[in-house]
Amino acid sequence: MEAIKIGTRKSKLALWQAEHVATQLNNAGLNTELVLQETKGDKVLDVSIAKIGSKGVFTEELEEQLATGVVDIAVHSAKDMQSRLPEGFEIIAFSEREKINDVIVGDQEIDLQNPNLVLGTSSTRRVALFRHFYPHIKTVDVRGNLQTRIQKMRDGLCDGLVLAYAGVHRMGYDDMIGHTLSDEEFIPAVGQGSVAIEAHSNLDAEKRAAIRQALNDPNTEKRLLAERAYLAKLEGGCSIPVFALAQLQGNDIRLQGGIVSLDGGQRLVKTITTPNPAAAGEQLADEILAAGGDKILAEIRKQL
Ligand SMILES: NCc1[nH]cc(CCC(=O)O)c1CC(=O)O
Repeated sequence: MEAIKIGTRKSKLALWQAEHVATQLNNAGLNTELVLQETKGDKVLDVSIAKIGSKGVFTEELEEQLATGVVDIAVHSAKDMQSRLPEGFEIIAFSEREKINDVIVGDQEIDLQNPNLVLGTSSTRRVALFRHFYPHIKTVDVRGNLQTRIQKMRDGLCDGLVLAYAGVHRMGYDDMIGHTLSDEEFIPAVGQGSVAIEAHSNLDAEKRAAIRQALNDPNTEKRLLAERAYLAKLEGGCSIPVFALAQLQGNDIRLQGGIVSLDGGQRLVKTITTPNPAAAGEQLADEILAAGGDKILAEIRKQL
């Protein structure tokens, strides 16, 4: 088979993920070639993602290359992918998921009870959860890649950075993890810790099957389908503070998730257990909306 052309953003994290995918394909006997592409989300660094408009800021340019056949697959952090893809696009594989937690990275150990603690994050979910659970902690907006953020922290902007363990680990900064946030309080963003492989329906069927065989982790896929079904029904992009985490229990999926208001005042969480991923996500969404999530969502859309 001819080489699989892999489309990726140019950031260090994106390149790590694309190379990780290439290695897995190579191990399965497939040849690969990386094709680097800049996206709107990479260029606009001075505006928070919530304000650029979350729809596909990191995916649009890559999707154009998929549609025109310049690349066969595009590699993304699953978390960055919209819950509903544009017509003709689909996720054909999810890589085995990493530890899902949010962590705090810094030059010293982080004590969440410290009344003067200032943490850097640009995620509305993380800000709202800190307001809810640790209202004494101040958060400041920080953007850019991990290296840039660490520099801003060292320049005095904040005492620590709140980040996904997965990204910190992939970039080799495990030594700087000063605290791991509990996944009961900080239920992660949908898809956190997994890499998604996107393709266009025009991809050759034989190639598609070989790629899926080499890359897809069926357990991760079940979990992410459940989480993404929840997100799709709430129509949240990455800028809306909803969260969900699915775990497998035998044949069942245990999906826990909810929503938090931007000021942290209200946090709703429900748990659904059922064997069907899509049903789990839809049922969770229905219950969250019925419990007052609809009002929280409407309020958030007004404020963003
Ligand atoms: N929002 C950006 C983003 N998208 C994926 C990751 C980390 C890797 C992952 O969760 O798979 C990050 C950084 C972060 O949230 O700290």
